[in-house]
Amino acid sequence: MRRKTMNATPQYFALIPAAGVGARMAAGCPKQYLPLLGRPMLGHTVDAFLRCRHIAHTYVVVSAGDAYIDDVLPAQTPGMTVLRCGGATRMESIRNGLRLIAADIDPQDRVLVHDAARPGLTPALIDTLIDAAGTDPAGGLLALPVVDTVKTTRGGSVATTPRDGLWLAQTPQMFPYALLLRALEEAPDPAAITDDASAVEMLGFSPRLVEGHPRNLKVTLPGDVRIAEMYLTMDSV
Ligand SMILES: Nc1ccn([C@@H]2O[C@H](COP(=O)(O)OP(=O)(O)OP(=O)(O)O)[C@@H](O)[C@H]2O)c(=O)n1
Ligand SMILES: C[C@](O)(CO)[C@H](O)COP(=O)(O)O
Repeated sequence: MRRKTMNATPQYFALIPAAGVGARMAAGCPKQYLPLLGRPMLGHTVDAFLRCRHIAHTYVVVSAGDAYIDDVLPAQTPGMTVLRCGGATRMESIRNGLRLIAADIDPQDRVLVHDAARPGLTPALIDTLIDAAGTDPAGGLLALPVVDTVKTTRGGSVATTPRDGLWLAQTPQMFPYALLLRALEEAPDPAAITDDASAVEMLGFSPRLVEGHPRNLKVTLPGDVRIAEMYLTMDSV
């Protein structure tokens, strides 16, 4: 692992939660290990960070009993460390990972949390996020402006919500290490939090939204696998 230094400018670290079971995918293995173009999804995801010049080190959080990771990401892979500290929820996995790397990272270094299930990320998209929000004390995240008309069904009847100002949050979501850890430690109802930015927003911060790309979709349902493969065959953005 990297030695801690006291740098005036932040360094950038990736933390990839990969301890989910993929219940909605309902495949024979956790979805992060499904083959995409013949390579496990997690391999594609980690590769984007290993190829990005901004990233000092990449941490991958898996569950303690993960039986696949050693074949997919050899322990001696330069620039990467596997942490076997996954929790019951995405937020717990991230918080456990942040706690484990405390000795290797300065409070103002930035952590880019990225779903293992978003294999379409590219080094160029990581650069875009860091260039736009890399020194913002509130952090930032990739997101897509909503382009469809938005309907809600809460309360039993269908209604339409104005789409202006609505965004779909992607990952990476990037924050100063100390701020993100505090946000996850202090979140009043961690089970209700679906992304890291919302925990930071609860502390009164306003993370910057940086336009992402559809290729950075979250592979969630069986039909997403072919879409992800299609993007992986296309030129990088
Ligand atoms: N306890 C958990 C749950 C999720 N994740 C990770 O968080 C990311 C986003 O979660 P999601 O897409 O919901 O993955 P799963 O939880 O595996 O899927 P599902 O909700 O369908 O079970 C994934 O990379 C997943 O591996 C995690 O590290 N620890
Ligand atoms: C973090 C996230 O990918 C942003 O869109 C999303 O909220 C994760 O949701 P999931 O239900 O854990 O897949």
